[in-house]
Amino acid sequence: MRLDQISLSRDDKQVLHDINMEWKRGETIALIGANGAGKSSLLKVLATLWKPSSGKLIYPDNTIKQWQKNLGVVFPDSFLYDALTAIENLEFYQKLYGGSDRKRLDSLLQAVRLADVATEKVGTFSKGMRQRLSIARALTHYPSYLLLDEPFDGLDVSSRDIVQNLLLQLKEQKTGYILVSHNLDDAMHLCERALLIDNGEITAESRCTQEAFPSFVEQYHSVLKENNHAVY
Ligand SMILES: Nc1ncnc2c1ncn2[C@@H]1O[C@H](COP(=O)(O)OP(=O)(O)OP(=O)(O)O)[C@@H](O)[C@H]1O
Repeated sequence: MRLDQISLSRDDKQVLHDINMEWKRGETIALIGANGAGKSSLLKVLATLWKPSSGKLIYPDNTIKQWQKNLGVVFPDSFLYDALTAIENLEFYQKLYGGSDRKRLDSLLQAVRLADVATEKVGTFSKGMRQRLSIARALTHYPSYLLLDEPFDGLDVSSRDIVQNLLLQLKEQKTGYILVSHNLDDAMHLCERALLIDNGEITAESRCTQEAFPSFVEQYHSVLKENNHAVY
């Protein structure tokens, strides 16, 4: 997937400015930036939920339909149905993509450690359980690309561990993802490359290696200082 000079305005405000980026199949990218920098907006453009005001999206197979089929999304509003059970939620989404592979759903529930509560209604689930189910939901159709908007937000240690391990497995299996996170350790350990977004522009990028990453972290900290955010 390639973005060529993408800009986006919402309510007369320019939210993204001339974004150029490439997301290779199987590549794992951390998207880092202060609050309001434009991370979620960029994910929404990639998810084809928001249409850019200018610029071009160049899809891997040249078709938007194929791109949408190949994409899984995990956004903070979890798109789960409280009145349905965990397995029913997954079945519902799998059907939307034309699939009916119960084995896949069972193995996803195992992977996110929800197999024991497969037949319980999602309305009774904790935030961590919902988040884990959202990730399973996003994977029902074997996407090659995954968008993850702060998937660790509000998770306790055990849910964090489960999600981290799942992402490491996906990375190994060459399922690419873009991970929005405020946690630089997550970026470093879970991603190959990091992009810094500031005021809607990509202002730095780095490999997530011990050698390269510290200078990226410094750049991020100076952005936070300029924006009067706490450095953490
Ligand atoms: N629907 C909208 N209408 C108008 N402005 C919006 C809309 N959504 C986002 N914005 C503005 O776009 C800018 C970028 O927001 P965005 O949510 O993409 O940032 P973010 O980096 O994901 O922030 P956070 O870390 O707080 O989630 C912000 O200034 C925000 O106020």
